[in-house]
Amino acid sequence: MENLLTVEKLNVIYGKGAEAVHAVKEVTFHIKPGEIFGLVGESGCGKSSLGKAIIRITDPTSGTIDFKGIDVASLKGKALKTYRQEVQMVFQDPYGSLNPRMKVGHAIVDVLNVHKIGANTAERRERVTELFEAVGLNPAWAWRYPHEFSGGQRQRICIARALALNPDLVVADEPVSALDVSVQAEILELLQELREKRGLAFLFVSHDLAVVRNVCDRVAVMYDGEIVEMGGVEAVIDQPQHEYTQKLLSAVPAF
Ligand SMILES: Nc1ncnc2c1ncn2[C@@H]1O[C@H](COP(=O)(O)OP(=O)(O)OP(=O)(O)O)[C@@H](O)[C@H]1O
Repeated sequence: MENLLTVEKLNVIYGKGAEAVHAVKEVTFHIKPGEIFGLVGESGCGKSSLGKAIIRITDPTSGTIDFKGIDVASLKGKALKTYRQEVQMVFQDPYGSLNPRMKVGHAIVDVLNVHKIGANTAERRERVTELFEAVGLNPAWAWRYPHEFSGGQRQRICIARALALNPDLVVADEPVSALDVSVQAEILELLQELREKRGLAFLFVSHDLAVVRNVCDRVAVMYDGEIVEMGGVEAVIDQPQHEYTQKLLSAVPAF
């Protein structure tokens, strides 16, 4: 099967000269269609910078990002807009990701409006209903405000919004770390269900090895901007080869 995303020798450097921060160093990996690919490492190791470069919120300094044969680094204008439909992001904080003054369904209708999806308001509202059902929420709740939902429900809403444009890849940056453990499990199940039903692939960014072991197919371990180890989750987590992975694992009581 061809890769959905291929990242080669990617570098992200913020600033210049003595002040420069080399956040991502020569990173190479790929994601297959429908794969849940984990990216783990401590705070500050460059995980978010890599995720943001892939969705082009941050510009890579050098290296290549190939998405379905498209050279992502060089995209501009309309082509960049189209790419941003196919690759979406879900963030850690479902509270901060929703406008408190906007009914949640309207937030999704807005996305559909911007991308000119659906012929009219009725069709867009119908799409909101479908998306709510897809993430396990009662569609009647779509016309409520964010404060009326729990943390887990808000994260489901953010996932529904990310699905609105039918992406092939979702970059999920610590999507469950702000949630209670029991709610985390429900959201992880939802991500797996979306992968099975829609063939959606995820770059799943997390500092939590237990969560990664649970949900990912393969994982890359990042340390100081570099990928130091990569492979199937069982192999990497059960038999870590790199000293840093061993150190990360020894800090988790469950392993
Ligand atoms: N916009 C920026 N300008 C300058 N430096 C930045 C910027 N964003 C991140 N950095 C730096 O780049 C390095 C990597 O940060 P990044 O946020 O990618 O790591 P992370 O592993 O995602 O950490 P966290 O989990 O805390 O978000 C850090 O040293 C950080 O301070």
